[in-house]
Amino acid sequence: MSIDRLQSLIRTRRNPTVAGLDPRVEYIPPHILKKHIEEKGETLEAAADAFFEFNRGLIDVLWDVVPAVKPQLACYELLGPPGMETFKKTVDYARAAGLYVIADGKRNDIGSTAEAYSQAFLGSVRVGGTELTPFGCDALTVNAYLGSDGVKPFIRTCQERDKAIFVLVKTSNPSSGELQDMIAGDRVVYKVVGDLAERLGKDTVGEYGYTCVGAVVGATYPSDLRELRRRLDKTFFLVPGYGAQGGSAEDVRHAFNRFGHGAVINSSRAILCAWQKTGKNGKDYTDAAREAAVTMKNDIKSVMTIV
Ligand SMILES: O=c1ccn([C@@H]2O[C@H](COP(=O)(O)O)[C@@H](O)[C@H]2O)c(=O)[nH]1
Repeated sequence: MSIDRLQSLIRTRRNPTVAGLDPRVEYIPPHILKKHIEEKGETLEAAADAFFEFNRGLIDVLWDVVPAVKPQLACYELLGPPGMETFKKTVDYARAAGLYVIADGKRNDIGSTAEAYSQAFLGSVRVGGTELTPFGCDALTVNAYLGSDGVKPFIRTCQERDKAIFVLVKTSNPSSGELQDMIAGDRVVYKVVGDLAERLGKDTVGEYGYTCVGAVVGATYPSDLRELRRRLDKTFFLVPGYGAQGGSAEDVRHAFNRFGHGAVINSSRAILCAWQKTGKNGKDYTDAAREAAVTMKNDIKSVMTIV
């Protein structure tokens, strides 16, 4: 089962963290950007090639530290078709390095369109007699706001293809409470969505006790994270908001169960942009990223134990 694979990788690496691959032009070390601009001019293609070289360097130094990477689709869509080509190459390169790949796309729509999204990122499409895999990610983030008929197509693909989804439950952004903290009947909206995620996944429990329907819960709301952990014992958490958004190890400690299972903590900019703090010219970006990822691992492990 997909989440079992993620949890096993976390145990092997002794590290419950995921490195976000959210490249932006301003995060790329100058020597990499310059090289690709010289080859292809000031174009989207040059930026996309620079993104891939940047990601490849990161994956080469992170694959034995972190169990997973989380490419943020917005960063690749920003560059149009060459950006999506880089997204695909990044997914393939990371998976070939043994990493679990979570595509952060926050997709959803009415059922038939949700099915197309699930085929695109997690499944396949038949063209004539040939079954083709567009992106082949291990997991995808999903917005459940359309209700269960928009989530079920993803779950079907998860079951058929051994994949997972992470439904947005309580997001890390400052205004997440405007809608997610509203009272709906006798529950807060984010708990309604959390309960929905756990209910929709109930027939897919794996070896570690988690379903294929995970939840995104922000590190920036530690008391909500703690409550949700107690409430949703079969739901695996993807926790963004550590690092650049201010979340700390202390804030995320309650994302885990007593065995140190059940969650993976994301950090993107604090790893990708670590080189900008070394005072050097970016030629050391892989060393800086690896050091930041190891520091994060040690920080999180200082507040929990993985059995
Ligand atoms: O609630 C959410 C859901 C998703 N994200 C995404 O996670 C990373 C966080 O990046 P940092 O640089 O570590 O802040 C980014 O891709 C967000 O889109 C989130 O932050 N909060």
